[in-house]
Amino acid sequence: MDCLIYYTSALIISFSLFYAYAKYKLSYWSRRGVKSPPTHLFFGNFKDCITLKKSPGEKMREIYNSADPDDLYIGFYIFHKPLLLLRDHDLIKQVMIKDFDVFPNRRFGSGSQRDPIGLDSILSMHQPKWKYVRNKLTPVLTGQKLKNMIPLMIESGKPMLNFIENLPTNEDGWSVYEIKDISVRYSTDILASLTFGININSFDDNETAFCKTGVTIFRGFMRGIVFIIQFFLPDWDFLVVPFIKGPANYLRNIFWDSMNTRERLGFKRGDMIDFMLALKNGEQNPIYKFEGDNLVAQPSSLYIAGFEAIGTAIAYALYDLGQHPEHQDTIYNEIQTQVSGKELTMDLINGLSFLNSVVVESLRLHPPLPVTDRITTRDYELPGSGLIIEKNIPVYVSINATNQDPKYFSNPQNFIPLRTEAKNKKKFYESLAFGIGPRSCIGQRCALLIVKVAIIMIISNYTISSKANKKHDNNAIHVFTYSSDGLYIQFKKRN
Ligand code: HEM
Repeated sequence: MDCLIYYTSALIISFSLFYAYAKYKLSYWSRRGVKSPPTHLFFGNFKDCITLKKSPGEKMREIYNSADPDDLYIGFYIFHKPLLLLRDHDLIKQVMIKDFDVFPNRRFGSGSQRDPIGLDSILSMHQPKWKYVRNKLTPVLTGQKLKNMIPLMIESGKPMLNFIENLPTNEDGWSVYEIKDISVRYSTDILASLTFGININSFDDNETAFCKTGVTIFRGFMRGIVFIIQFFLPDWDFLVVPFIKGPANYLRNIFWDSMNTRERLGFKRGDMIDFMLALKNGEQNPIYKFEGDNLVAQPSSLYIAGFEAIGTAIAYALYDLGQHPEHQDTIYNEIQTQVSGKELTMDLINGLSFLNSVVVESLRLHPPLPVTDRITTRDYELPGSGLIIEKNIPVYVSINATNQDPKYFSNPQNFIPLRTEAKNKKKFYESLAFGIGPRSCIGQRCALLIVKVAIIMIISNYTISSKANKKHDNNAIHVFTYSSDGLYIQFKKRN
């Protein structure tokens, strides 16, 4: 009996202490006069993500939309950790551009060095290491290097067209396929060549080891959990190391094969392997040495950051065009008058202004990476609000919610390539899908080219139309934007 009383009392005291602790922790924002949505005592605002009912991108959108229209920010919690979501263009610019020195780091991976390939890459590095590495890597994705990649994009587009050509057709000449499956194979081939210097054809054999490794990085239950931890619970990233090891070993082997062959035979291919070889053999700075796994981490991170995002962007842009035959016709005519019969160059591609508007508008509606974040390096007063963001409090931007906010866009859910929003606003939202400021996407220009080349190649050869869903994927463990119904497209060869 005594024992029962003892245990019951202990339980009641423990629960009361936990309750008081949780309540106090979850009042962090209200104590500072910041609104936050109703919270769960244990999960905070992330219960639906932890229980895999909603993707983090959707949850963030929901939190954004739960605020009053003119709120500049809203607080929220992951478990008991307080985080701030910005809801205002000027504040986003302030944090990500003007006060970048206070917010140079991303929360993703938390700058961890537990697994250099998976976690200690440019994506997660902190200052000052990040700036050094970013400056070293930027030239590989800009200028002449980018121009030289166009033939590679076209070469990788040929098996894609061939694949579509060989799909079974109905009596009216239409074939149907899930477009993201196609676009990810295309982006995998290009990025494998660019980052690891290997030629693969994911269309010939869907099970090529490289394609499969890419897929295992992003798809499946465990992978979803790994990404959610890396993005939203980085302090727990020790849990994910065992799951990163397989793909990391594979990428490590591919990388060193390429590097050793290149070094032995002494040829150049104009890709990242040439670049990493030069960095390896060049003068080393103690801030970050290009040696061992540090070398492998960089092409791996560009590949990981790039192929799923590009595949998603192409798939949605084609899906949007499939729903809007009038815009498809305009693009087709633009391509016919400005590009047809000519060798594709960067200038020609950049001259296709309607194509650009279509890609920008599609990225506004379906940004492949729906959120990004920064953490403060010191206490910081958010201008105009008096709110102090304490050191290490993460600040998030919901890219999808911001770019569909009716405060900024008329008919925000509609696909309107020629939007008439004010010029300065336009510039902001045009790039938000890639993040903004010094830490925005390093691959933006390269990605836009790859996406445009794919659209040019497909629309020049096929009339497309979007098709209602065939499958339903209830799996909400995607960090990247995804369609639970798949993105099915019908293709018909143009005469
Ligand atoms: C349509 C395709 C793509 C989209 C929408 C996209 C989007 C993004 C976004 C939103 C960020 C975070 C930016 C921020 O925090 O401000 C980012 C970062 C990054 N992206 Fe991309 N990305 C794309 C393609 C690529 C490609 C092709 C590469 C590489 C070849 C790449 C490499 C990176 C890297 C390395 C970072 C981290 C940059 C840093 O921390 O300095 N991305 N991307």
